[in-house]
Amino acid sequence: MRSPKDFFTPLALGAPDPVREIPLRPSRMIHFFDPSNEKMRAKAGDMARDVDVLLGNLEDAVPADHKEAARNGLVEVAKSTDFGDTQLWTRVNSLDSPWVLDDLITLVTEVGEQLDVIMVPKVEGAEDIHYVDRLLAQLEARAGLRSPLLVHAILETASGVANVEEIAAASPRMQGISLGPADLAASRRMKTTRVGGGHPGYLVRTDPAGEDVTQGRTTYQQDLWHYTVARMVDACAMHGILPYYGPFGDIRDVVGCEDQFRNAYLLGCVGAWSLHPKQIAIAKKVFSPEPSEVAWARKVIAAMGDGTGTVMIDGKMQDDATVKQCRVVAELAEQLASRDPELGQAYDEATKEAMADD
Ligand SMILES: CC(C)(COP(=O)(O)OP(=O)(O)OC[C@H]1O[C@@H](n2cnc3c(N)ncnc32)[C@H](O)[C@@H]1OP(=O)(O)O)[C@@H](O)C(=O)NCCC(=O)NCCSC(=O)C[C@](C)(O)C(=O)O
Ligand SMILES: [Mg+2]
Repeated sequence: MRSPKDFFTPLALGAPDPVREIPLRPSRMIHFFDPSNEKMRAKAGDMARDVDVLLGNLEDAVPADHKEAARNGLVEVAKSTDFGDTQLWTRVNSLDSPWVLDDLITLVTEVGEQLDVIMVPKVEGAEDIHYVDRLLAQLEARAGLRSPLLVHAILETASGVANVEEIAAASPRMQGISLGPADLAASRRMKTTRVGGGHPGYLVRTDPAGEDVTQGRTTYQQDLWHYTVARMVDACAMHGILPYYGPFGDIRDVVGCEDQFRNAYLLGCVGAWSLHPKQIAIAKKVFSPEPSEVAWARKVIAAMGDGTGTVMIDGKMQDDATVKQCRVVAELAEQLASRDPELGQAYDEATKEAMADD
């Protein structure tokens, strides 16, 4: 383990200085596309205007005989597309695959300046991040990059979940962590056969009302991912990095997707993955606070003055802790408003109305 004292020294001579804080850039949806697909490459510029993060996927879902085309396609997209303030990320192949070394060498060397974050799949523990950390520093030094690439881990092995705190703390490059429910289910030998979301068999049932245990008992479906998401959120918050839900594979079920994303939003996640254009609007809606919530948060902050003591607003007690929660919502709203002026206007109008009601 490196001493915290030299955590901010580059891991290779000539590599850029590590960041001291993870930038809080909007990333409500990480939109996946396959850069080996020519049609997808052609619409990269349009997709970039619609999303906070566009991600060129090189790993699972890209067939083995398209791996090289996907890598080269991403280089082409990165060089030829104007991304504005949309982030460009990639998901490289897993560290035990025959492709990852060329993925990293090619991408950092060819388009290191255009890339913001490298997503690393199937991370088992801090050792995987340490490996990528040093390799990136060497490649950055050789390519003469001015700012360091950030790293995002996917939580998709039982070992990764058991080690999630040390993964979050493994490098100043760590930007965030996403839930990878499909591989994680397989790794844990869960008996599901889907990508994220609930399962009708995972439920609790009310007690029997009488002798007949088969009658009159309501069941409630439970969230299979609650434990993992909550643990991931705590690990990320503890280390100043950002948690994300990950993918929801039932593209048709836009309602279930919205529910699952919202659970993650309420628990502390900042975004989710979109696998299909349909899911972009869902993530945008869910991970942007409602104008009424923003108005309420601003009202509480204004009423709380220096943030200490108590006040009553609409019959509800506000104190030092509620104002902190309101600041989380208000700060997120400011951040999103600077990227999305229409949303900013909706927040300001709702605030004006809420203040005028007093
Ligand atoms: C699901 C699929 C096959 C349905 O693709 P489709 O063509 O059958 O869908 P469609 O509804 O017919 O498509 C309508 C239009 O949308 C386009 N389209 C469709 N998708 C996209 C997209 N992503 N971005 C941009 N455009 C897209 C598509 O090309 C078409 O355009 P057109 O009308 O002009 O012909 C397709 O959406 C897709 O390939 N999505 C990405 C899948 C992917 O990246 N999977 C890997 C991430 S999840 C994962 O890895 C798990 C994890 C974390 O590792 C773990 O839990 O373990
Ligand atoms: Mg996976």
